[in-house]
Amino acid sequence: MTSSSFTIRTPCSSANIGPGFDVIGLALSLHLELHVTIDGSKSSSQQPLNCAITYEDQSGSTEQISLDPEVNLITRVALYVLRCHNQRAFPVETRVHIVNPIPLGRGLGSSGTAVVAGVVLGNEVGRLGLSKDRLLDYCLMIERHPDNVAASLFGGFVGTYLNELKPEDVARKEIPLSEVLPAPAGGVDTGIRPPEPPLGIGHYRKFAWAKEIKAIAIIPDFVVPTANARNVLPKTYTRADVVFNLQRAALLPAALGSSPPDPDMIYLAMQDKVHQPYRQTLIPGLTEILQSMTPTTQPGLLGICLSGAGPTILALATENFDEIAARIIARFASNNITCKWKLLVPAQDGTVVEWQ
Ligand SMILES: Nc1ncnc2c1ncn2[C@@H]1O[C@H](COP(=O)(O)OP(=O)(O)O)[C@@H](O)[C@H]1O
Ligand SMILES: N[C@@H](CCOP(=O)(O)O)C(=O)O
Repeated sequence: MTSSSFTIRTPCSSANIGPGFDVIGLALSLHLELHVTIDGSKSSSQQPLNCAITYEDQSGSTEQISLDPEVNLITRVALYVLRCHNQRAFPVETRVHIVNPIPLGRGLGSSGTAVVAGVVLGNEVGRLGLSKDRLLDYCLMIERHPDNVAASLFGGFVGTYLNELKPEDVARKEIPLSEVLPAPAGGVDTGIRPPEPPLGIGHYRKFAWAKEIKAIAIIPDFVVPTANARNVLPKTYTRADVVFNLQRAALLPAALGSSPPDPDMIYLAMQDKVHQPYRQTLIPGLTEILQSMTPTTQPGLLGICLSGAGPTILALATENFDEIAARIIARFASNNITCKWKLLVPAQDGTVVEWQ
């Protein structure tokens, strides 16, 4: 067999955009890249599961990412997809070089992006030929909310939903993650075939995005694991708070898709009472930051929200980007928190695979 190489590029995401908790996502122009080579001249490999991983951090994160293919999130997800198709390991002499500029645990969808890249990796190395719609099902077996994985897979500004499943499929989808992604077995392959996703778990719809609108991501230098940020949310909400969010979520696609943008409409459409108020316990100064910045006080600003589960703040704006970022950074500084910031634009293409 001849050698082959390809690249997978997956954009990061900002989920929720205010009221669209677990529903709305936006793919942004910061891409995780996997550079993959398969050396077809070899018939056996010294590597565990035939896969050698190298990792290049470009995000400034200090967390150590495992290079063990059974532990690393990307390759573990790829193995899940392969094992659903009776392939127990990577092709002999697979090398995966990961280049990651997405800060970990900051609300820019690093884990969703890794899951999407992993599912696509499994599809490519296994030559499975699965459609993108089917790949979304695989992503949803691991990342259980569709907003950020759909954005990273399909690109752009998306609304997402999960289908109501048949009772037998609900049972399959609720299989504990540990069974979908078994913990490392110390190199011992149990031979068990993992549960395949039901067909059509989740769906998405792309919305228009007004070309004038850019995204400022203010990224604090601390981590909020998404699991922790979900644990602080209540189990039930008042009818008034649910209606408040529904009213704004219904406006949001029209507000962000209309050119020229209407700052007052966008600001209103990005308000939320379902997740941000509760997450302020994990993010010092959050409520004050969100309330202190309006299109009236800050020319160029359109709207502001928590990005994903935080702690990153997403400010949408048409101009004065440095000034808007500086004001938010100053607010964080008064709580002794330092930040980086980036000016991003929607990544419309989603995940792209290029074979060389
Ligand atoms: N490129 C990557 N490679 C391997 N693991 C990753 C990668 N990106 C993220 N992860 C894993 O996902 C975790 C962060 O997930 P999460 O708490 O959901 O934050 P985020 O908001 O960034 O998605 C990291 O601590 C790491 O374990
Ligand atoms: N809807 C989810 C989105 C989590 O996004 P992440 O980028 O923080 O992983 C939530 O708000 O919990």
